[in-house]
Amino acid sequence: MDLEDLKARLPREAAARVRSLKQSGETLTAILDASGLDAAARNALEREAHSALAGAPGVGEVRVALMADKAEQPARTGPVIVAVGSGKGGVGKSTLTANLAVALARAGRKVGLVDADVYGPSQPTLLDTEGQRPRAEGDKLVPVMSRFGVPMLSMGHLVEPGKALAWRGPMASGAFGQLVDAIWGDVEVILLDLPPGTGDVQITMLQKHKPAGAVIVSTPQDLALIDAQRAAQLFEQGKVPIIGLVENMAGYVCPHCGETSDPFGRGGAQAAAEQAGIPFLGRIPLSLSVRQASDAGTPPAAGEGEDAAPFSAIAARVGEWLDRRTG
Ligand SMILES: Nc1ncnc2c1ncn2[C@@H]1O[C@H](COP(=O)(O)OP(=O)(O)OP(=O)(O)O)[C@@H](O)[C@H]1O
Repeated sequence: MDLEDLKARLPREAAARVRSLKQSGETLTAILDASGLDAAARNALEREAHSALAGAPGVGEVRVALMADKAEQPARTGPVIVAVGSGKGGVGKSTLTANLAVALARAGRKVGLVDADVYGPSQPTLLDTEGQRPRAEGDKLVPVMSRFGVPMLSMGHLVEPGKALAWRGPMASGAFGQLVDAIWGDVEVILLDLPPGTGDVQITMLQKHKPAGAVIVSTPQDLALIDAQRAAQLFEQGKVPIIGLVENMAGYVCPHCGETSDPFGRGGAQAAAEQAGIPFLGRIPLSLSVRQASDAGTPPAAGEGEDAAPFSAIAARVGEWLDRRTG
């Protein structure tokens, strides 16, 4: 087997961290860059790499060595950040973030949410915390508690509703820092609703508060898929591992006859994800009740209806990813 084939056996995240792969006789030595990982994630990386390479044809012994950038900051303590991004607006990124947070909380995770969409914050509406104000303790904010068990912070909690924020980049990123560096208590994972798009604001946010992973949302339309690929590139450039892609607004289920139609095509996001080697996390149907419940501040993921199921399935996939990460 040549070295490229061996590398291809590695999980995507481990493959992206390969700095050297050498075979001498039957001994294969892999050096992986473990920068930014805490002890548990390093162990998991080493284990995964070892088991993926062991048993490959022609390989007797596998040695995995981890290296890290010496100048690196100590690994972040505090909550792990999972970013939710999209290449363009209106694909349902905020809806997914809110419902994913609720579904993760229902599954017993200690999850918080930061609405980084400082220009058009919608999370206070989605999670029914409009009008609430976070307290400050010292120079830090204390998140607002939503009635769905998800503590959260949004620019929408700090400014008058409906007032567009005409802030320039540096002010927006300063405000964003306040939302992330808040008093999160026992929260283990923060979902970060990024502003739509792949511009400077997103890049600054990713650099300042490096997420442990990212979820990309797309609709099945061709154009949205091209944008989703752009979002994937943004995360890859920032060395943020991609947890996977979610297809939103898939097949419309007619509320009258129950028949499913596919106004935007079907399966496009899944095919695009597979082509790009990105895990596919699931699809959320286009449904009037999803929109109505979201607008009313009652996230479908909090209910018992069929609208809740796709969100809890996707939350389970994200939960598995988080568990794998911490070993
Ligand atoms: N699966 C769905 N079925 C029906 N409507 C949906 C679905 N997902 C989202 N929507 C609706 O689409 C609109 C856009 O959703 P949302 O605000 O979540 O998108 P976004 O990508 O965060 O957009 P923005 O660019 O405003 O941040 C909202 O009215 C929302 O209720």
